[in-house]
Amino acid sequence: MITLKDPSLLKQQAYVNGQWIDALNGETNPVLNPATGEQIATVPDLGVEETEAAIAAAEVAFKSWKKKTAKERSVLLRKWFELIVANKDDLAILMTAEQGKPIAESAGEVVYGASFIEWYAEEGKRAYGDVIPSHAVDKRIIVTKEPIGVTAAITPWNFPNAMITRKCAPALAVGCTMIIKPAEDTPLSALALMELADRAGIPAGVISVVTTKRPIEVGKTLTDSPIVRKLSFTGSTPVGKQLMRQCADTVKKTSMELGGNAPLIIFDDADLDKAIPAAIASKYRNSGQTCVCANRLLIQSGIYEEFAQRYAAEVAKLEVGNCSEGEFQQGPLINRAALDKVAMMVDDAVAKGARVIAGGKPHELGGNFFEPTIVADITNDMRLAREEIFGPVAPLFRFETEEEAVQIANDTEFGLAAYFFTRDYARVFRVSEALEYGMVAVNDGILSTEVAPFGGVKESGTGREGSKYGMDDYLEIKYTLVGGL
Ligand SMILES: NC(=O)c1ccc[n+]([C@@H]2O[C@H](COP(=O)([O-])OP(=O)(O)OC[C@H]3O[C@@H](n4cnc5c(N)ncnc54)[C@H](O)[C@@H]3O)[C@@H](O)[C@H]2O)c1
Ligand SMILES: O=C[C@H](O)CS(=O)(=O)O
Repeated sequence: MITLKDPSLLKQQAYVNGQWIDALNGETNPVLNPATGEQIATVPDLGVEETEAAIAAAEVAFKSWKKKTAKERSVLLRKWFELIVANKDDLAILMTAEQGKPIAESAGEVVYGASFIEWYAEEGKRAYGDVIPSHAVDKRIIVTKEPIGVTAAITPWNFPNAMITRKCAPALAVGCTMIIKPAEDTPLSALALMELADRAGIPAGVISVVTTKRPIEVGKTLTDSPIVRKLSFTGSTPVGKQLMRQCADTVKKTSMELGGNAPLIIFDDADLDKAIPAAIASKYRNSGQTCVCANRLLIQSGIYEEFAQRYAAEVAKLEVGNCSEGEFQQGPLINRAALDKVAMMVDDAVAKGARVIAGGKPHELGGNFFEPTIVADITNDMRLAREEIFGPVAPLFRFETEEEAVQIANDTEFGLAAYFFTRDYARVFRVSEALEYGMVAVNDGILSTEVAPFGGVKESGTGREGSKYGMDDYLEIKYTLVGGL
């Protein structure tokens, strides 16, 4: 049972063309609390017909939405931002109930998600073009930036609020419209955002949320439609690749925020009093279920044992529990399959000679809970070295030299986030420039902010979200030549 100050924020219908609707087939999809397995809500199982209706509504709405001035759109986005912040507590309760993360993290995500709407409400007024010095005396060259048009977003369960606002805020700010398909596990946060968008006065059809337990079918409807001119996806790399293939037939623009395998490197000269709490935050945020979590901890040999001992002492303080019922630092994994995968990765490492120094198995609470874990003496043949863990497991690698650390760090198909700790400022520039990642944090464990470009290289994706760069993903460049002057 979810208790909200404003119970009307718990929506159990999809939001299409400004209307709350059920599925045409009357089917629904249960929404479960991952901490208890109990059903907390149901949402409609929309399919092709409803998705096509959402696309058609977005196409109609685009014609008038793009004609509003950036300032007029800004006023509505600002109102939406203010309503989200005003309802932060209820949105956090909803998020923890459907995703499991600690309430404080849910509240933090609501504020982080709202910050993209706040940022792009202003940035949308700065979609500047150019006037280029002409090549001919009787001609003028004007470059303008125009909204791409109808866009689609497919988003993951681990940040069910911010991964949506990080996409729809720049899209709406520049005049695009958007159809969102949230993750089946966590639709309630998306629907609550739509209720507040409606209250803010964002017109019907500008933004819709299609809930479904048929993501492939709905996804294909979005990727196959020639009306949809852009797809923004956040999720796993294999699904991202499939969606890029599907978008090729209509030459859609795509933004891909995909998987990660973040190295967190601690050199001998690092300040461990700062590096250890940062490494805890980076690894165990959302119970390790973030794309930018430290996925491999690379510790220089001179401090390896001291770090392992001090890190284990801090990990032992992490309390695990149902975050809807108490203040814990670690919640459940999203489902049983996720828990089984993490357990198998730890078992694989131990079978190949790794050493568990904290946790190492499913938590005594049962269900989807896993013990906060540290595994030492990791080698490159282990799954913990090669795969995105997406769980509360810290694999410790030992290295001798800076060159070896960079080589290990770059030895992956991923390139999203990387972290390193040193007090040598020549090394700061050497290592940051050598790391093949879209984002590098030095002497810090958290790098996500709306003012900076979030995104990866290699198989972690394309495009950026946040900052002025994130707006370019929703704009087309038009060149106009005025002749006969
Ligand atoms: N780079 C980032 O910013 C970022 C942020 C969050 C999560 N992620 C990544 O997402 C993954 C975890 O999230 P997840 O398990 O939800 O990922 P996922 O790829 O399984 O699912 C993501 C979304 O895609 C949908 N989906 C799945 N298969 C589809 C298909 N064939 N066609 C259309 N839609 C489909 C799902 O319903 C969900 O809405 C991790 O790899 C994580 O690194 C990346
Ligand atoms: O999981 C991926 C998210 O992008 C994490 S963050 O909230 O942006 O740090």
